[in-house]
Amino acid sequence: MSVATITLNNGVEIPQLGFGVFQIKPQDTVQAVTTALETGYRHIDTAEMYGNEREVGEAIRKSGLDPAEVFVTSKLNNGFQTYDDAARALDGTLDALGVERLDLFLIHWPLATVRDFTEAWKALEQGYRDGKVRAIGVSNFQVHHLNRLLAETTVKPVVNQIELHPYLTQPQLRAYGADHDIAIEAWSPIAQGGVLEDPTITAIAERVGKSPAQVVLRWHVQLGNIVFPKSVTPERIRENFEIFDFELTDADVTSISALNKDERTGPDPDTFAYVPR
Ligand SMILES: NC(=O)C1=CN([C@@H]2O[C@H](COP(=O)(O)OP(=O)(O)OC[C@H]3O[C@@H](n4cnc5c(N)ncnc54)[C@H](OP(=O)(O)O)[C@@H]3O)[C@@H](O)[C@H]2O)C=CC1
Ligand SMILES: O=C1CO[C@H](CO)[C@@H](O)[C@@H]1O
Repeated sequence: MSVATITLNNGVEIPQLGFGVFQIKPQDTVQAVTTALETGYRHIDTAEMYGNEREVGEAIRKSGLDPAEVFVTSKLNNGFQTYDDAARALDGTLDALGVERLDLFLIHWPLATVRDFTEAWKALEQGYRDGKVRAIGVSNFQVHHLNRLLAETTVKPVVNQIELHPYLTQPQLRAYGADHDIAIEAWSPIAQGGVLEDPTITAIAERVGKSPAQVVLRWHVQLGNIVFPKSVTPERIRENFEIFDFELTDADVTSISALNKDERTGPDPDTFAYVPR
């Protein structure tokens, strides 16, 4: 099955479907990532915060694949928002993954009430200019954070990675992304399982002969979102990959989008201020 790619605003290509490793214990990560790579995933989403960058790198090396074939994203943890700390954190991520160059590095949270994300961004810009990272982006940024970043810094983020699923469809941030050529990555794309029993979704799944998770992931793909569902269950890892052999109708897409209730499963970016030190 061939996974579509999205061309980011600096010309770098990213597979639209990847594999997320949040909440996969370090000791389980090599196995899960190995299963994902064997299934055909070529995009892994990790973060310093997840504590498993080292094992992601190990799984890629063990796979026998050319590492250049696997797109890897990591993220700047919340304690490292000064310029110097952010520069060191990027080096730390490269070291943990065992690579000289990372595909995509994101500011994990804006933390605008406690830190200045423009300082961290300038360190990411320098890492980009130095060739340590092929693309830089942000995560959990609201429109006002993006406006400030675009006004006060030089390199435009290639993505904004935000919580997005049928109960939180984020129309404003998606429109902003479309207007500014900032691709949207959807985290918790199946709301950690919370949307899979929705009757609208189960009815479509039954009609098209796919699982509710496949229908929701396909909805993301048809909207143009980049997704990386997490699973430690081999059958689900494979199931989540089988989404490029069917299509939803426009009416299906519209009815899933209409399920929006602005309901978050994770923290609110405007109030989240957790810094671990
Ligand atoms: N930037 C940010 O702030 C954030 C980024 N992320 C990123 O997004 C990724 C995905 O989000 P995540 O929060 O993990 O949640 P997901 O929406 O991907 O859901 C994962 C949960 O759903 C279950 N699951 C997976 N596939 C299926 C399926 N086919 N049928 C039924 N259940 C299924 C998994 O169970 P099991 O593993 O037991 O199979 C797990 O409990 C993360 O791994 C991370 O990379 C996530 C949160 C925040
Ligand atoms: O990436 C992440 C995983 O989920 C956590 C809780 O929702 C977030 O805090 C974090 O940003």
